[in-house]
Parts: sequence; C-alpha cells; structure tokens
Amino acid sequence: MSNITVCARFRPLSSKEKKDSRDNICISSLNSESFVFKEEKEECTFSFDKVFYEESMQADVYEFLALPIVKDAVKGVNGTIITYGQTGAGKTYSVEGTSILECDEQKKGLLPRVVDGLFECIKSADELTKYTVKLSMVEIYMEKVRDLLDLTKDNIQIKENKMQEILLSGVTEITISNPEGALQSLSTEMNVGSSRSHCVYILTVQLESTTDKRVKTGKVILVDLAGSEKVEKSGAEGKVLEEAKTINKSLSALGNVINALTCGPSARSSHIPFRDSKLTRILQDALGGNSRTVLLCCCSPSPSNALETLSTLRFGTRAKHIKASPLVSCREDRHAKKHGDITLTKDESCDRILNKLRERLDDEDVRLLEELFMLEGLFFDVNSVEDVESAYQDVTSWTISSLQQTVEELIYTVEELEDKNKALKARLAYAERLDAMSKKNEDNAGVLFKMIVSDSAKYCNARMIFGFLIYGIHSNMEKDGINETLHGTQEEKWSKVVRKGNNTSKHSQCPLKAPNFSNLLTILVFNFGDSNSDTGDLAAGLGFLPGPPYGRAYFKTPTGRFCDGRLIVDFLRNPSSPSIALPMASKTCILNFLTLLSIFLPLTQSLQFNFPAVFNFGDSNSDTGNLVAAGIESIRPPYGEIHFQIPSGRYCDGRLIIDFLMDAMELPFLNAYLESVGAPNFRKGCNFAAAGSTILPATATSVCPFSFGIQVNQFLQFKARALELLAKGQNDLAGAFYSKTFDQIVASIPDILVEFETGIKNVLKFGSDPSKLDELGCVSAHNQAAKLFNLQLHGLTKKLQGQHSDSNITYVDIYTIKSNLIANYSRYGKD
Ligand SMILES: Nc1ncnc2c1ncn2[C@@H]1O[C@H](COP(=O)(O)OP(=O)(O)OP(=O)(O)O)[C@@H](O)[C@H]1O
Repeated sequence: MSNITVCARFRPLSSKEKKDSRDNICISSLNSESFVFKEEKEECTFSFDKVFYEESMQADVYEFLALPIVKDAVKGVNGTIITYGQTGAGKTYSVEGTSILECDEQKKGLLPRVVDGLFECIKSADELTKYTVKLSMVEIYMEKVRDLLDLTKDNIQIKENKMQEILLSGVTEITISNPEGALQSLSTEMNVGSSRSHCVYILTVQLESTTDKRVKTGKVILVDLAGSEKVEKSGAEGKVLEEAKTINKSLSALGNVINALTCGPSARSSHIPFRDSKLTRILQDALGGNSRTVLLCCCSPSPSNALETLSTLRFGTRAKHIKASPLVSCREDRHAKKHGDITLTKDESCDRILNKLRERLDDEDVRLLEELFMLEGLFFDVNSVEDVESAYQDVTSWTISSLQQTVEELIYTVEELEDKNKALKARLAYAERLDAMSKKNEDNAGVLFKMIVSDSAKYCNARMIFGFLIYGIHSNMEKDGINETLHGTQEEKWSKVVRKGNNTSKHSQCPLKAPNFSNLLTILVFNFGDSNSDTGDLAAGLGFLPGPPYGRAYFKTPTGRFCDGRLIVDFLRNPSSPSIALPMASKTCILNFLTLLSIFLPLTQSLQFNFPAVFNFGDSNSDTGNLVAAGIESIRPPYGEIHFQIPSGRYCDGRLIIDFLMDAMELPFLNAYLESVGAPNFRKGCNFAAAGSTILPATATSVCPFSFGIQVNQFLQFKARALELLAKGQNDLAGAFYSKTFDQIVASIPDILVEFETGIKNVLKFGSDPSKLDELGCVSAHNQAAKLFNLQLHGLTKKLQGQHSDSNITYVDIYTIKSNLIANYSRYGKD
C-alpha cells in the first residue's frame, strides 16, 4: 500500500493579477514541500509531496511526478496523473504545454514528455519483450464519454473486466510507433475537444514476452480535469451554466469519493460512490487502488483567487490520505489459455467471444450482439449490475442523494418564491397607497416624496425615483422658468415641485429650460469620499441629526458635519490666507487648523487652480445638500448657521473639505444637484454626493438611495442636458465615454468593498466588546478593514491616474490623519 502522491503547483501571476494585487501573492515558500498560505485573516501551512513554485520548469514537474509512472508502465504497472484546480490555474499548461505540436522544448507539458519517455524506456528495455503502444483519447462532456479519435462514438460505456479494471467499451485505440505519430494524433484533439470537459488521455503499453507469450499491460492515464467554476463569479448562463453545473457536480462526486476513501477503515469498507459520475467511474482504478496515482493541484498564487486556491489545497490535503495499491496487470493471452488449465467463467467466455467478434465485425454489430446477449440474460452489463447487493446499494444511495438534492432545490425554490411574494405584496401595497393618494387628490408632496424615497430601495430602483424628481423639476421649470425661487421649507418646496409635475404627459414636451451651463463643458475634477467631508447630506436626506455638540464649537449650530468643528476639507479654504478661517475657529480648532494646514500645504500648493468647473461624487464627506434637498428630513439649526447663516445641508456645523477646495480654487461652493429646484448656479460645477451613499447599488437596508452608480447617472443626465442646450447632438459621444469609464470603475470596486463591509459588520457586532477594541478604544477589525480599503483604493487611484494622464486624481488617506489625531490628541491641544 502506498499513498497517493499529491503535489501543488503555483503558476506565475497573470498580468491582470499582477496589476490587481501589485505583485502580492498569497503564499510564502518554506521549502520544496511546504509553504505558508496567507489568507486575509489566517495563515496556515500546507505540506505536499512536492511543491512547484512559480519559477518551476515543466521538466521538473515531469521528472518528479511522471517519470516514475512512465518507468512503471513499461513494467506493466498502471499510473494515473490528475490535474485539479480552478479555471485558469494551469492544468492544461501542465498537461499539454502551450500547444501539443508547436511548443518549445522548455514549455512542453507532461503529455508529450510522457510519450517521449515511454519510447525512451522501450528503446532501452530488454529484447525479450515486444512492446506495443496504443493511444486513446476521450472527453467527459455533459456526463457523456466522447471518443476524441472518432467523434461518432459520443456515448462510450464504462465497464469493468474480470481483473476489475475499468474499460471504455469500444473506444478507439490507435497504435503508435514513434513519439511524433502520437503527438500528431494528440494534436487532433485540440480541434475537437470542448474546453469545458474533462480530458482523459490513455497510453497503453502492451508487453508481450517473446519467450512465453505472456502479455502484460501498463497504462498511463492523464486526466486534465475541467476547472471548477464559481457560477456567481463568472456570471455563466444558458448552455455555459449547464456545462459549469455538470462540471461542478462531477468534481463534487470526485470530492465525495475521496472523502469516502479517506474516512478510515470502517467507512472505507462501506459504499464508495464511484458510480455517481462518469469521472469517478473512470478514475475508479486510479483512486481505488489499481494504479499509482499522482494528483497535481494547480493554483493561482494571486490573493484575488485565495479562496479557490485554499479549496484546491484542502482537496489535495484530503486526497493525500488515500491509500493506493498498484497491481501488475497480467493476463494470459489466448494461446496460453488454449493450452493452459484456467477454466473460464461464463462471463469471461462471453468477453472472449465478444473480443473475437470485435476483431471481425464492426462496432455496431458487436453492440447489437451485446444487446441481444443482455436481453437473453447471457451477458451482464457490468456497468449496470455487478452484484445484487452493490447494485442495490448504488440505487439506494443514488435515490437518497437525488431526493436530498430535490428537497434542497425545493427549499431553495420556496424561499425564492417567498421573497418574490413579499416583494410583490409590498409593490402592490405601494401602488395602492399611491392610488389612494391620487384618488383623494392628496397633494401633499412632502408625504408622497418621503414615501417614495423611504420605500425606494424596496420597490423601485433609485433611478426611477430620481427620474421622478427630475421630472418634477423639469415640469416646474417649463411652467415657471428656472428663475423662480421657491421659498419655504424643503417639504413645501417639494410640494410645489411635485404638484406642478403631476401630469406625466408633459414630461416629453418639456425640455429643460435650464440655467446657463456654458462653463460646464470642461470637466476636470472628480472627487470621491465619505463622511470625512460630509457637510450635511446624511442628516438632510435621512432624517437623523448627529446630536450636540456636533458642530457647535465652530459654527454654533449643527451643520450636518460629523464633527464638532470643521472637517479637514474646511481647512483647505485658502492656504495663503488662513485669516479667512481663523477668526471663526475656536482655540482648539486653531491648533488643529495649523497642524492640518501644514499637512495639506504641499498638496494645495502643488495644485493648479484653474479648473472652470468641479463635479463631485461621494457621500456625507462631501455632500453639500443633496439629501436635504431630497426632502427626506430638513436639518435643524444650528447646522451651518455660523458660516452659512442658514442650515447648509451639510453634516457639519461649518464647511467641508470640498468647500475649502472650492475656495482654494477660487470657485463658489458647490450646489447640490437635487437643489436645482431653487435655481442654484451650476456654472462652476455641481455636487452629486449624497450622505449615506454607497458605491454598491442601494439595497433594502441602505440609508441612501443615491448610490455611486446613480450619482454617475445623474451626472450623465445633467451633462447631456447641458450639452443639449449648448449644441444639440454633441452629447452622445461624450456621454458614452463617461458612462464607459465609470462603469469600469464601478466594476472594479465591489471586491474592495467586501472588505469594508466586513469591517462595518464587525463594528456593529463587536463595538461594545472590549476584546475587539485596540489600545485607543477603536474597533480593531474596523480599522483593519479601513486600512485595507485605503490600500486598495490607493492602488485603484494610481491605476486610474495611469490610464487617464489628462486627469488629476488625488488620494488622501484620511484614516492615518485621523488616527494620528486620536492617538496624539494632547499634541493637538486636547486634554
Ligand atoms: N506554470 C506556468 N507558467 C507559465 N504560464 C502558465 C503556467 N500555468 C499556466 N499558465 C498560463 O496561464 C493561463 C491559464 O492556464 P491553463 O489554460 O493551463 O488553465 P486551466 O487550469 O487549464 O484552465 P481551464 O480549467 O479553464 O482549462 C494560460 O495562458 C497558461 O499559458
């Protein structure tokens, strides 16, 4: 008994992975057998028979894991090499190289090397043996075994002979007399094989002794498994989805077989589910003990594939415990049998007759005869009935597992239907509420708007709601012109807007008679951020006010900022004339101001402040009034009273970073996009940031419906309208350009935010648990997530800057600045 040999192979990082992870990898080598796998939270050490790192050569892999098998094959011992791993992990590269036929010597894969090796061994073998090398190639595609050397044989049956060896009934075997011939035949597979199938290459070496006519066979089977696929990650659908599901199912069956084989002697004696898939049935010899077996676990070293790599490595570790016992495969040839004293059983006789017939008749005749024999009860299809007990076991376990699967699917379907039902009911209730309101001619726009926004995430997408708001605004503008300034509370403003916009038929006839946007054509600055520069959006939009003393010290009134005084952005007002900010600052703020000023001075001085207009996206860090303008909640005094004289819509008592930046650029403060109802001036830019917004689309639990994607859409709509006014027809090209760019940005962000989300959840969960806090009393996990986020955000900004040399993208690590403030507060004038 010997263990299965398990090796791990890490391919080099692909160029995309290199860019994404900035050359980071998730493993560090200990030696040629062990390495440390580093995952975000834990590190674990893996040991295999051999580890091939990124720089390893194809020849090293062949010599370690295939050469011993090749040497054994010419002695009549079977050997199997299986490559396992996620899609793109390097399985095909290991088996075939870059191409079977046209491949430089260094990159040649295991298969061509095995062919060469077999002929080398035969050349140097003794002369008393006659060797014949045969080649078969099949693929398992959608649970059918297809003969790659004869595509008409698309459902090859798997059988077992009396030596309990697995046979592929009727598979084409071509005899090859030299390596070149073998490679020529192998290369045909490249044209016909499906990329989503398991490929099985079988090289059979028949050894016939010239003295006693004894015949032995040794097989080398190479299995290039199809890669497992995360369907959610790849977004597969239709036929591709079916293929992926079938692949995953057969790989699960392989996992189950390995589990059953490694569960200790008692479990081993019970059922091993080889028959659950064609793959496991074909590998029955290799895994069950009739073969010397090597498993090559192919992995990507990229942190972005860490989970898949971990699962591959765990699979390999599990497989390591399988015991295999290779047997010399030996049978008497027919001459020997004629003269020998072995009595053949009925089945063996049938086999013998069929083999004879196979030589004389064509395949179809043999198949018909087989069918006839089976009908007559003369011949048993070993694939379906081996013995009553195991057949019964198989049927029972298959029935149980398929019933379990059906139950799971049913539960899932019920859950899905329940969710859909809930959503439909809610939608219906929502429609009824709207209907009731219109019937009663209830024109309370404040109530209506509140309802739409608060229900938005559940019933409609935010864009629809936004469309509604714009519609109201447009209609209003058409009727009254944009110069009308609506007075009163936010609720009253929206009331007017919605009332005027109630007739939807007007929409198409009411192009925006908008303010003069002539200065908006060149868009040079985009800002992204969060509560670090929110001047009031969250409070405005979501109806919760940070309690006193937020903002009192400096502005004497809450401004919507999440800060007692001003935010960093507030201090960026104008580095050359600090006196503008100083008179308003309290003693503490003055100290903060001076410190922060010195931090930002180089940054601000190096900026070229000649931007004609600024467009800002983000959340409460830079929201200058969008959520307030959305009318969900008005911010009560004293937010912003000191500086703005009225609540400014910012979550800050004073100004935000974005305000100071605007000041530094000698531009007016940015007006909130949704504030357009009050005829604000958009000539110098527009602010789309909304407090509480997320980069991922809003969900039922989101605080703010205006996620990043929506903000970008708002911007596109805004720009298209402005361009429409200036030069009809120009906006298509420009609009498409911006849309594409931001889609790409959005597509690259969700992965980063997974980290951040984990951090947030941890804060909510562990915020009060002292063991989860660091020495400063901050939640460690949250801070770790923030650092990770910033690190990757930094990478992303660098990447974007590289791709857009005509833009200036500035990354500010506010976390480090703030944590320094907290850690060293006494240095900054706090007791
Ligand atoms: N060791 C290696 N050295 C250099 N390039 C490699 C190596 N391993 C894989 N590659 C390259 O990585 C890419 C993906 O490899 P490959 O096609 O072998 O993956 P796979 O695991 O077979 O994927 P699938 O399951 O989708 O067939 C290919 O471009 C291949 O050339």
